[in-house]
Amino acid sequence: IREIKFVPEACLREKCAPIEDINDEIRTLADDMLQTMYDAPGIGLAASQIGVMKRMFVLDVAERESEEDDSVEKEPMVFINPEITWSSEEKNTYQEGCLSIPGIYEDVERPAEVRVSFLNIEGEKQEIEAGGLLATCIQHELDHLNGVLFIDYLSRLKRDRIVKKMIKQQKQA
Ligand SMILES: O=C(O)C[C@@H](Cc1ccccc1)[C@H](O)SCc1ccccc1
Ligand SMILES: [Zn+2]
Repeated sequence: IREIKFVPEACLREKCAPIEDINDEIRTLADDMLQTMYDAPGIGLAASQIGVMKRMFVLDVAERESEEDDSVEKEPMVFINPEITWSSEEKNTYQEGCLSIPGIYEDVERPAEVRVSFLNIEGEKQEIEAGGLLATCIQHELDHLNGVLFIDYLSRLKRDRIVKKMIKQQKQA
């Protein structure tokens, strides 16, 4: 399990670098990220959230009854060097949260459907079309790889209040 970085840590605002070679280090990183995500718990996690500035995120939006019995399939997905190649005009609004901005939940509007191309952990080129929560999560995680956070879609007043609150929380920690 890796340590999740919180706002206002600088790494959350940096752009991540493409992954050149999918080696054992990357495979271990993907496993660590999935473990960290499930432990949080969350449905997505980007490498920059644990301070690793590489273009990779993991997600698992599968609905599971309970954490105990893993009978209901976990559907972990690893996205390496992801790119959105198309997004719908139609929008979706979802109350988003972020593991790096604990306790804050705000409505964010995003394209309802996206087509994303990426490499999977085996290094194979993939292209999938997503809607619903999967589309929201992919866009939320890809933003992380570009140093963009969901609070950037809120008013400046709201964003500044949230950042001030996070700084206060960090001081108390
Ligand atoms: O910080 C992250 O990237 C994990 C995010 C991913 C996410 C946020 C909003 C909408 C979709 C995905 C979440 O904190 S994971 C926690 C969570 C769980 C279920 C629904 C929404 C958020
Ligand atoms: Zn996030």
